[in-house]
Amino acid sequence: MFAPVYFTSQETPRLHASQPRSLDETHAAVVLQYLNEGGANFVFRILPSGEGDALPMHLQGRLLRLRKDLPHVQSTTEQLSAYREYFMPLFPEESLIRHTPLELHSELPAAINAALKEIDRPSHRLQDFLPDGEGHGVLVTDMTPAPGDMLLQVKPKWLAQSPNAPANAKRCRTCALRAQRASKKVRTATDAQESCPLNLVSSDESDRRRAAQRVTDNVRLQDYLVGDAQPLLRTLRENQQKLDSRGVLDTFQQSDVLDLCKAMTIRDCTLFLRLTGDVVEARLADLDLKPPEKIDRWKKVEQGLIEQGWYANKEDSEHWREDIVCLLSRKRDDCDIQLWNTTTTPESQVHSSRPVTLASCGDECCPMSYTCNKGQCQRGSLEGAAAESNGQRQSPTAAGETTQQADATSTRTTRPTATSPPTVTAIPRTQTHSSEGGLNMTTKALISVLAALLLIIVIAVFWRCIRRRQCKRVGDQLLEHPECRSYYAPSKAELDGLDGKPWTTIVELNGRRTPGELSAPGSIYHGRYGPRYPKELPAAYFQKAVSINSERRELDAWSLHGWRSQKDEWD
Ligand SMILES: O=P(O)(O)O[C@@H]1[C@@H](OP(=O)(O)O)[C@H](OP(=O)(O)O)[C@H](O)[C@H](OP(=O)(O)O)[C@H]1OP(=O)(O)O
Ligand SMILES: Nc1ncnc2c1ncn2[C@@H]1O[C@H](COP(=O)(O)OP(=O)(O)OP(=O)(O)O)[C@@H](O)[C@H]1O
Repeated sequence: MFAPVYFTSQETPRLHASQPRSLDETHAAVVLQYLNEGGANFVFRILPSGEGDALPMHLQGRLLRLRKDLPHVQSTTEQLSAYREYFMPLFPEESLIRHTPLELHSELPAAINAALKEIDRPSHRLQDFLPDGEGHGVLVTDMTPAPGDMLLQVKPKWLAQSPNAPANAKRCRTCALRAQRASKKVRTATDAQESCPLNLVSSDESDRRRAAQRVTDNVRLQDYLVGDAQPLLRTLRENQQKLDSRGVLDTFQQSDVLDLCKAMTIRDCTLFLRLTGDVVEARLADLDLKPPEKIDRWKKVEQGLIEQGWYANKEDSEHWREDIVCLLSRKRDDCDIQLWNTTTTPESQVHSSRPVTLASCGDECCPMSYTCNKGQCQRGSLEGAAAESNGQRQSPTAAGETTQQADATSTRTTRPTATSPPTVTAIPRTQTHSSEGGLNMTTKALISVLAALLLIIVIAVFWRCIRRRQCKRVGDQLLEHPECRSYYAPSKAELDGLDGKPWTTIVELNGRRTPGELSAPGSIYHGRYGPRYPKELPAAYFQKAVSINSERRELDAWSLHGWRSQKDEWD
């Protein structure tokens, strides 16, 4: 699409659809070329109209960004003032895409809409157009690459864990959502990178390198992400945390909603990295304030991730996959002693001259000088453990030195990644930690036993219910199982001869006689076998005969056969 337009800048910069008639308006003819579009905006290149023509200064190095006519998209002036008020103060000017307002002549939106109908656009966006009455647009820094340049667009996403995520999370918010979407066979452009944002800002350079390698093959851009981009990325992370410290599920106050929207905006912004020669230019884009109407959706997403186990990597077995991308799966953040630093984490008692990674044991982190052995945190060296058990306690400083030694040993044999031992000047919560670990195991065992008992009870009750239902299902012609606490007396046909006179029946159970009364022909005699008879009587014990008014009747073939076959089924 090439739409000819006219630019004037007498009072305010303005674009016109046709040549301005006013004589005091000096104008430049330019052409708008469709570049791209997203869910909320169109982006156009601004080119000189004739070969060799120069662009007005005002338009040089700029693109035109125009908002779409969609309910969730704010007006351009609202967007712009939110950008200036909320986001510009958070980041250095050179790290942001510049935004300059521009007026649109009233005829321009319709002219651009007409031109949009003539070009190839993403099929799912074909119904998107400019609002007819839109009077404003924005000139933004043009980050498109010149020939030989390279442009990388990255969404840093959630650089810190969601405040609502469970403590035992093995996935960060971005990794959890990616896993959930994958289970539904959905994969966004961000998902396709398979990168964990926590890696991108990890204190461990190898984590950052890993993240950068997933985002680009270009080594210079990788180096930039690992190094020079860090201050900007960390500022992003700090603001994400500061603006949303509770999490969407605990945001109830109206006053917190705006901050949450700001946090969600900077969790979804784009980082443009343009490589020219060896120079990288990095700027944040897409800082359009998210509307509060999205809160319900964000809550739903968060609840889904928690309840369906995506954070904990305990999703349903059909979709379960061990996460190998997320930083939280590979090593737990709380094993990073930097987080135990007393300056950043005042409740910590650990003092270390350099960051080290503590050993992790299952879901737990081991304290300093402990290593993981068969699922238990244990003192790093046998000597240390022996000294402990012999009661040879040491002074804090000496213990610190022992700890240092032990840690150095464990570094060689187990997981911790420090290449040289840290200097430790105080002891972490070691013994308490270890006994906590033991208690956990006992508690776990106890819970398992209780769960097994409960399961047995449930199965027994369930089995009994099935039995009872079977009893009910026994046809009229059959004797019922003793467990049903009733059995069937002789059929109506058998008793017809008694002409409604009261009868007394004697039920013979393997020779023992049990008296009972029947009130009407064919009714069920609810006799109890009593404790003398075991519940599961052998077939021989079952009803053999009924004596009615002293007249003994052997059970006939149908009832005996019916009983037996039913018994076989139960057995
Ligand atoms: O929900 P998320 O974290 O996946 O983020 C959405 C983005 O998905 P992504 O993870 O980048 O692939 C999503 O990006 P895509 O459209 O998938 O490129 C949008 O940016 C969406 O925001 P909005 O609805 O357009 O305002 C983003 O929605 P919110 O930022 O409002 O949650
Ligand atoms: N300043 C820029 N320099 C170079 N390209 C840009 C610039 N701004 C936008 N683009 C291109 O235009 C596309 C759409 O722009 P933008 O991200 O602003 O749209 P959006 O509708 O706000 O996106 P979203 O769907 O994320 O809401 C971008 O993905 C990018 O390719």
